[in-house]
Amino acid sequence: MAPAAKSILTPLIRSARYYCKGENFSRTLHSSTITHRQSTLTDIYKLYNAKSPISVITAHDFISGAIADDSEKVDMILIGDSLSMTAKGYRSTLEIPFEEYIYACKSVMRGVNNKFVIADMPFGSVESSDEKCIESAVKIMSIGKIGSVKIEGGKEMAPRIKRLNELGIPVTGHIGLQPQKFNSFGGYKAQGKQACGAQKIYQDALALQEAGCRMIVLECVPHKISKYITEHLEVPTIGIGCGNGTSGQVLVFADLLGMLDAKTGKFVKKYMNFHNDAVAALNSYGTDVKSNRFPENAQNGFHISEDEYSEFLELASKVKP
Ligand SMILES: Nc1nc(=O)c2c([nH]1)NC[C@@H]1CN(c3ccc(C(=O)N[C@@H](CCC(=O)O)C(=O)O)cc3)CN21
Ligand SMILES: CC(C)C(=O)C(=O)O
Ligand SMILES: [Mg+2]
Repeated sequence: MAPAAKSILTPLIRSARYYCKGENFSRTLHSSTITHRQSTLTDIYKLYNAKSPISVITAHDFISGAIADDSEKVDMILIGDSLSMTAKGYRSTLEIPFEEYIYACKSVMRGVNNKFVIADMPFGSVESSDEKCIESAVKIMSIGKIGSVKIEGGKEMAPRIKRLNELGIPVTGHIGLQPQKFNSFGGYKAQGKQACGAQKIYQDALALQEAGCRMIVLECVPHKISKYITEHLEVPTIGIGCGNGTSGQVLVFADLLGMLDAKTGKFVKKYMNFHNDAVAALNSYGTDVKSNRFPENAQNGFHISEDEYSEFLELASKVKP
C-alpha cells in the first residue's frame, strides 16, 4: 500500500476493529488480515540481556497510545500518572481522582495492540494499606493488556511490592525523584547528589529488586550513580534525567513532542514543537475561513447532479416558507 494510503487507513482500520469488537467480527478488514502479538516482559528482558538500550515513551490517551504503538523504535509504553498534568491539566500528579485515571488508562489501551505496557499506580491508591494497594492494582490490571504496575517508593514499600508480586501482579519500582512526594522533597529536585543520599537510592534499588520488581525506574539521579546502580542490579533500570548509563530511557509523550506551552525539565529532548505548530495551523485555518479560502466546494464539498438539482428547485418552489 502507498504510504499516504496507509497513514489514512490505519486509524480507520483501528476504529473499525474497535467498533466490531463486541460483535465478534472477523479481524479481516479492507482485505488484509491484521495480526498482533503484544510484547511481553520476556521481549524486554531479551533487549536487556543483549545490552540493547530500551526505549520507553509515556502515553496519556487513545491517540498517544496509538502513536506510541505504531512506532517500531519504541519498545515499551508507560501510562504515566504525568497524564494528570499533560492530558488533564491538573497542577500535580496528586490531584487526579482514581476513577479518572482508570478512564485514561482504558483510553490508552484502546490504542495499543503491540507494545508491552506498564501503568503507574496513582497517588492515594497505594499508601494506606496492603489491601487498598492490592485492590487498586487489581483494578488497573483488570483493564487488560497491561503487563505491570509501577509504584513510587523505596525500601519502605518493599513488603507491599513483594505481596503484589506473590499475587501474580508484576511490579516496576520507581525511585530517585518521586513526583508524588514533591511536597516532602521540596519540589521536583534531582536526588542523590550527595554521597549518603545516593547510597540510600542504591539501597532502595536493591530492596526493590529483592522484593521482586521486574524493572526499576530511576528519576533525576546523577548519571554516575544511575550507572553504578544499573551495573550492580540484575533487573533493567529505566532512566529519566539519569544519563545514558541506565538500561533504558523514558520520556513523557507531551514533552518529547513539545505539546505543552510550559517549561520542561532539562532532561527533556524536544523532537517537535507541536504546540506552536498546532497554533500556527489553527491560525491558517481561521485565516482561510475568514478569507473564503476554505472550504473549496470542488474539493471539500458534496455534489448533487444537475438533474437532481433542477428537480430540487422545482420542489423547493412548492414549499411554503
Ligand atoms: N510533562 C511532565 N513531564 C515530566 O517529566 C513529569 C511531569 N510532567 N509530571 C510529573 C513529574 C514532574 N517531573 C519533573 C518536573 C520538573 C523537573 C525539573 O524541572 N527539574 C529541574 C532540576 C531541579 C533541581 O534539581 O534543582 C531541571 O532543571 O530539570 C523534574 C521533574 C517529572 N514528571
Ligand atoms: C516520567 C515517568 C517515569 C512517570 O512516572 C510518569 O510519566 O508519570
Ligand atoms: Mg509517574
